Amino acid sequence: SNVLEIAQLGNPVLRDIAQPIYNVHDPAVQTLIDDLLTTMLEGNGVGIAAPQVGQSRRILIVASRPNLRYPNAPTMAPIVMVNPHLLSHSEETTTDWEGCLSIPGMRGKVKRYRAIEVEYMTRTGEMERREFHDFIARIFQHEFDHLGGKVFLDRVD
Ligand SMILES: O=C(O)C[C@@H](Cc1ccccc1)[C@H](O)SCc1ccccc1
Ligand SMILES: [Zn+2]
Repeated sequence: SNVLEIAQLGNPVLRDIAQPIYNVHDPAVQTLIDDLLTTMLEGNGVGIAAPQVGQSRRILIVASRPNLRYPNAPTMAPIVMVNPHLLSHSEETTTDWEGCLSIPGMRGKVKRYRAIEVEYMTRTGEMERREFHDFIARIFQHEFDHLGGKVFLDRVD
């Protein structure tokens, strides 16, 4: 799989509403998922969304691991989410720093829901419904924003 070029802020693709995937088994979709994983890992990200590689489609990856800013972050196997939905969220929010592969060199404090419930299709076509909290919930909300043409700077107070 390939390391793809990451669209930088100013690229209109980052402002589009991403389109749903209608056939997750399409070889082009499977290749895109492999390339997203490779590109995220090469960029030392904890997540990535398809619009960031110029593909305005509803695919995101969440891949928390401990890092300088979040030393207590859980280490998890990357979760590939196709056509994700946010089903519910806590009232409670937390505010913390975020960065973005599309906005290198910038960090900002963003308020996110503390806990969320999401539903998505896996890369093998099964539907999953899961709850996340804290840093993993933050990463999902950051990536889910990318599918709606938003970046974290839009949410810095
Ligand atoms: O650009 C992206 O979408 C990936 C971001 C994801 C992120 C979400 C929430 C909070 C921080 C980052 C990249 O991982 S930016 C690189 C990074 C990695 C760990 C912590 C902070 C920034
Ligand atoms: Zn981002």
